[in-house]
Amino acid sequence: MENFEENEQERGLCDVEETIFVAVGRNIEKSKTTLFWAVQNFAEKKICLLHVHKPIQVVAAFKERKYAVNRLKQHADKGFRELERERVSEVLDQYLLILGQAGVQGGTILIEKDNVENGIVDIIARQKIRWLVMGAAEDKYYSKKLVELKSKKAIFVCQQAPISCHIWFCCKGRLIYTRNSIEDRSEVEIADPFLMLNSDVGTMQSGHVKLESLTHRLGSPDAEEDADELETSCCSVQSSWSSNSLFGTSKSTPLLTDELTHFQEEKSQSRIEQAKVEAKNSKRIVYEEVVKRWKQEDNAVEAKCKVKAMQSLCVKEMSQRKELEELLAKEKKELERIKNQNDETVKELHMVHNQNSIMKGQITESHCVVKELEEKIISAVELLISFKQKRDELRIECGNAKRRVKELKRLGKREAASFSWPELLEFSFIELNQATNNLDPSWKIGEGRYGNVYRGLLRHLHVAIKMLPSYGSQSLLEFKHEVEVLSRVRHPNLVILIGTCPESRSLVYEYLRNGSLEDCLACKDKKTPLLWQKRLQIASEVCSALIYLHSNEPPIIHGNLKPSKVLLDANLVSKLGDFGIFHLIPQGETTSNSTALCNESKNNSSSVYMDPEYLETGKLTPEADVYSFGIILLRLLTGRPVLGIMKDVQCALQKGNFNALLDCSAGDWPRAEAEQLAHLALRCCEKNRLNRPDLVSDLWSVLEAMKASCESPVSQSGSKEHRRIPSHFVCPILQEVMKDPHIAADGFTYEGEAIRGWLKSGHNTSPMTNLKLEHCDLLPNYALHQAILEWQQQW
Ligand SMILES: Nc1ncnc2c1ncn2[C@@H]1O[C@H](COP(=O)(O)OP(=O)(O)OP(=O)(O)O)[C@@H](O)[C@H]1O
Repeated sequence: MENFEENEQERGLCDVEETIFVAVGRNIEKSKTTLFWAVQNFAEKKICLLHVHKPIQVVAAFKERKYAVNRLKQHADKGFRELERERVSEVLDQYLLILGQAGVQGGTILIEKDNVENGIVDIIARQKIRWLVMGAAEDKYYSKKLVELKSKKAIFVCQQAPISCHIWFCCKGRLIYTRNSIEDRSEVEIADPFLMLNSDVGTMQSGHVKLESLTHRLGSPDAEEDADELETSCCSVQSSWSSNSLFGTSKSTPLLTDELTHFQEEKSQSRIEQAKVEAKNSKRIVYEEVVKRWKQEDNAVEAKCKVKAMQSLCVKEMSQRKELEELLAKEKKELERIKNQNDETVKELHMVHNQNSIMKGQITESHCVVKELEEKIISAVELLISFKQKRDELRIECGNAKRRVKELKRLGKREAASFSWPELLEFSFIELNQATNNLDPSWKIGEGRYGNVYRGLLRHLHVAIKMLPSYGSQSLLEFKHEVEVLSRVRHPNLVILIGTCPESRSLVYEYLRNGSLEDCLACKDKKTPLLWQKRLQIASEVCSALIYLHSNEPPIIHGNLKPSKVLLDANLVSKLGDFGIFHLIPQGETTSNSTALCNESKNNSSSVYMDPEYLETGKLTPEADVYSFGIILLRLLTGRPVLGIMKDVQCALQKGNFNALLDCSAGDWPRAEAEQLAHLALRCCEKNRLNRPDLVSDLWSVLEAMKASCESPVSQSGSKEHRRIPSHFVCPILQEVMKDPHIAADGFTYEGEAIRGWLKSGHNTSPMTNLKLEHCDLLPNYALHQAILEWQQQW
């Protein structure tokens, strides 16, 4: 705390004796009522405002702090303490203004002290203050009903202040308590402004008392009444004072004139006093007016404050309203946005719902499809299983067949070692000329690319002589060797090579009187159409011949398979001719046999039977024969010309009207088998050779099975062995399998013993045709004998 001396300020304070001190606080509203009381009661005196400034308090009050902070912001250059002092100074200025308005001369004493009550007590002592007015109650007790001191400061000052000081404690403009001064009583009474009014008169005591009691009531609702009473009291004091004077004057009148003068003086004095009293009354009325005005002003200020507060409230409300409106607008926008969003969501939901129902439908459909597919898969699996079983069976069968073939080969080799092959007959060109009536054109039965074919009678045998071109680089030895090799290729369904004429490079074959399959299918020379059973048999026989050829080491590939190469004997047993002919055909120096054939075939109708892959690459494979065999099958089934046959069958099968395509001249085809065969034939004709069926497992077995299932009930009733006996193995005379087959002049093969017996018994006609035999020579049919032997070994 700073030095009290240093902080003490005095403004307008001159004569302490004549001055009423009023202790005022910072609460103007509260201290103002105390000030009013002092002004009302001591208007003629000087009034000095006493304020003890406790700096910390300034900051403690919220409003003050706010004020101080604002001020600090405005005057950042000033210190806080300085600002506080300014504030206190402002407060005191306001009090001085009040005093000025009341016409009272005023001054101020401002001290700074931490303890207000101590400050007051100190200043009383230091300034020798005689008259002090101060508040009696703290803020919380501040009311009109207060009857005792309710302020620590007031109590402290009351107790501690120098006793020479007379103190009035007020609350709300009312005197609550008076602490009279004790010491130097007379002095006090002289100094007391109330007592001064009647200092010399005994009655003044009662008047003083009355005044004192009146002053207690100033500021109360009955103040006006009290004021009148006060005036009356004053008058009575004056009149008593006047009567005393007068009374005193009448007692001492040695000089009347002097007395009169004295009296007049006294009278004028009395008038002056009366005027003073009147002036005082007027002043009081003025004070009252001023007080009223103050009150009104206070009310006005209060109202103004209220209006301001209302205005600020209004502004605040307006801004709040504006904020609320803005908020509402925002909320509206937000609501709108949410609504839109909601609408979109509803739309999307609707879409999703629709999609969901569509999906559900699709799922149901999918379920149906899945179910169908499952059923199909199941049936496909079943089919696959059955196919696999069949395949396994066929594999087993194939394995067995291969084993049998191997066994047969082994046996064949063994037998071949023990069996002396009949020497291939060699004919001279003269013999051939004689046999063909000097190559009589009428004896020519065919004209192929590799030479003409003549029918001939050679050594009492009906033969077919193929005159190969004699040019080329092939030596005679090579030719003989190739022919030798070919002569050993024997199979019941292969045309037998009887002999050769190396001279003319001619091949002598057994003659097959029923011509070629091509002629039969074309019903050449009014040939009877082949029945479907016969056609199945031919297909099976050709297939068997091909299997045999391909099983040779190296495989013999026919390479020019077509119906004209399938010849039919007297029993309509089919035999494949021209096999292995490649090796005998003279070629160019550089071109391979197969390539030559391929090039030639490209330009004629034979190419239809040719494997396209072979035609393209010139590479001959066993599958090329399979392709050709497929076309032959199609021809057997339909009897149609070869051109476009594949496409026609495919279309018919796709449309499901294959029956219409079947060759009806072949009789009543078993439809299912025929269709199955057609599918098989088309598979043979697959462009990719790898997709073509196997001759043994896919074709021969199926054909055999078909043949078996289609055989007549009569034949079915026979024994297994009987059913399986190839017809051409059976001797037409004995009706049993031949053991020593011999070809007679009629071209039929008979059991040697049986035909010899027939001839010996004087017959010179054919047992089959009943025509006269041209001769009685017999030729052993080694090929058939070999085939019978092989067949017998199989069973
Ligand atoms: N051993 C035979 N017995 C009876 N006729 C035969 C015999 N060999 C061939 N022929 C007949 O001779 C015809 C001609 O046969 P060849 O093999 O020479 O010619 P292609 O088959 O018609 O045509 P290419 O050989 O030029 O392809 C055959 O269609 C057939 O009628």
